[in-house]
Amino acid sequence: MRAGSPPSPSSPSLAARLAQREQRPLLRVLTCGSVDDGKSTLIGRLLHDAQALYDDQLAALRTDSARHGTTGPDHLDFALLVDGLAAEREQGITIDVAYRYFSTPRRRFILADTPGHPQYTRNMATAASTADVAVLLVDARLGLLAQTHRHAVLLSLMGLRHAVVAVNKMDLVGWDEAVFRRIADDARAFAARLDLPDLTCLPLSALTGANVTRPADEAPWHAGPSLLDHLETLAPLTDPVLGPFRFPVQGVSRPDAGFRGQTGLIVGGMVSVGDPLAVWPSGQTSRLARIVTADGDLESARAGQSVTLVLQDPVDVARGDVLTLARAPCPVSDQVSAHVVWMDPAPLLPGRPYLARIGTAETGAKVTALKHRLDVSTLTPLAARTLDMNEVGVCTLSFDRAVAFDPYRENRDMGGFILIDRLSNATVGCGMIDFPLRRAANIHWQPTRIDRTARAAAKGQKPAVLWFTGLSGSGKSTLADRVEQRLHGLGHHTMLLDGDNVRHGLNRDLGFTDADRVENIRRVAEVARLMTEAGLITLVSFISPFRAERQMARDLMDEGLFVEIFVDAPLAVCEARDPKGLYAKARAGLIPNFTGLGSPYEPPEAPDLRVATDQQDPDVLADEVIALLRARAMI
Ligand SMILES: Nc1ncnc2c1ncn2[C@@H]1O[C@H](COP(=O)(O)OS(=O)(=O)O)[C@@H](OP(=O)(O)O)[C@H]1O
Ligand SMILES: Nc1ncnc2c1ncn2[C@@H]1O[C@H](COP(=O)(O)OP(=O)(O)O)[C@@H](O)[C@H]1O
Repeated sequence: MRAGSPPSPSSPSLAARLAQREQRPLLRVLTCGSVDDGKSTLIGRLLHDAQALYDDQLAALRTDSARHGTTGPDHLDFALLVDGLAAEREQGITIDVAYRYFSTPRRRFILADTPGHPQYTRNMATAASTADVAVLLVDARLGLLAQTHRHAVLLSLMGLRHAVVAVNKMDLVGWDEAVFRRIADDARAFAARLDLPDLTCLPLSALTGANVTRPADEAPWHAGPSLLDHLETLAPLTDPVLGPFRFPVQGVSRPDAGFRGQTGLIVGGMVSVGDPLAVWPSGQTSRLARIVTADGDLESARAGQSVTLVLQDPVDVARGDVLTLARAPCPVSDQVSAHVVWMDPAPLLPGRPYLARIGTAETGAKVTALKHRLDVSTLTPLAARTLDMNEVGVCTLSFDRAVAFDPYRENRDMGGFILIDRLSNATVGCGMIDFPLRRAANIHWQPTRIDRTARAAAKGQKPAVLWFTGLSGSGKSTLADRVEQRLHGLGHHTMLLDGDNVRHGLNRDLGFTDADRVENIRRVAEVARLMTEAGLITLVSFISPFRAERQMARDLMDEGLFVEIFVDAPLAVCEARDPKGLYAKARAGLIPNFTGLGSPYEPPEAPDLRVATDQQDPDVLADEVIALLRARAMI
């Protein structure tokens, strides 16, 4: 874009100019820093000086600067241009990642503007995963802040190789060289502990434009380039085309019976027709027959191109698979060591099932061991049982099936992942795979001659899990006990697992934090599954307060085996019953995380059966459970 009205798109000179511009190398720049460091002003300044603004945008900016500006009558308030959203103006913070495009005669740029407010770390991590270089703004008057450290750590974790520390507002410290040197030394000392191979420190004033796009006469002591000069000449340290060929399959294209191709984006290396290829995780091999694009077939293709690949043989390929050259495979595993950046207000709980999206693959995933979290200012590993929002941890991640990937350091597209909450579908974390763990590969499921069906048949019954959930005092144990008595009376083989009892043995190491409750339910669900293998009708009576873990328990059992019974009574009724005096203790502050008071209970949304124990006698309710089992032909 240039100043002035855009020429008509049909003009040949525009087409020629656009084509020429497309040839220029592209640099993705991420800007980050603390609130008020001057990011928006810097971006506005770059866009303005690179003449990437339309006349009407400039005119609006002049009017806005006069009306709302904070920069005095002599300067345009570029922050107004960039923080274009009304809500942002009111809050004074930027709330999402905004991408802006401009070009100079030497290069094309995509600028990602990320918010500096601490709770928006997630946006920064997202933008950092695709950026080539980050510009970290520092206010010359304040120096490096905790937030600057956090951002630098995130940048290095996200695999950024180039960073610029832009010491802004130098005009407000009289362009004092000593101030700049001190901040630059601090930044270098901190970066030395990170994996940030290329760090450049530049003094500038986004407001006046000094050393942004023109040299700063105010700083004769600065011999280095201006920020734009530096960005225009930066030679990226990594080039995805040089890595091994990687093609995460997005979909299978089958327009007619005669054609079958795999569509996707090449995220590493090059490939040519005739190359021997392998499909992962299956390991099947074939040769590349054709590279199809909208503009016709190609002989070879490289990273960055979206293509359809046709294989010579009819091998099984599905979305989420990865194609590589047969001689340069990628790791395949169902367990990895990874860094996780947590982004959700609810903490990461080890053992809780999430969905992981790695490239184009999607699978269930759990953090099976949280090794430590990082103090992002000092990089010290700290003991941790959960991760809170914005915290970064190192963990073992276990997938429901083997997936193909690369360590993030080797290929960001192949080794980056996001974690999604299964119930809300929200992205709750993102992460970087560090390396595969192979332990699980050596453990195989041992088939046995006598299986669940045979064991159950010997008992003349079908196995089942009756899962009773509800508040403490709601009547779970009473009801489960009555149901078991009836089943026993009918000649069935049963087992009753009660929270209080299991916590005396198998789960005696667990307390009542969210993380411990998740582990408590994970273990009892596994035990219940083993009981069904034994052919038993298993009754589980645990508060099991979280939907996610009840869903996990259901998913663990075969279809039709799991019956969720919501033992419902209002909190006030449970509290009035208080058979163990625990509510009284909790009210007195002696049990801080008691369910229903200091700790949440998430009622089932669609239980198989809901029983209201404040309205019906336990015997009537037990008969209802038996009737349901009969109606489903489970007994
Ligand atoms: N903080 C806190 N919150 C809830 N419950 C507490 C707590 N501390 C002790 N107890 C007693 O432990 C019993 C619940 O254990 P569960 O294993 O069923 O709990 S959970 O499913 O892990 O939430 C529960 O038994 P029930 O009353 O039978 O539900 C209580 O007696
Ligand atoms: N359906 C019901 N109607 C009336 N009282 C009940 C009913 N079910 C249970 N109770 C009473 O509520 C109290 C708590 O029951 P309990 O089974 O121990 O609950 P939980 O196992 O959920 O903590 C006991 O005193 C029990 O007699």
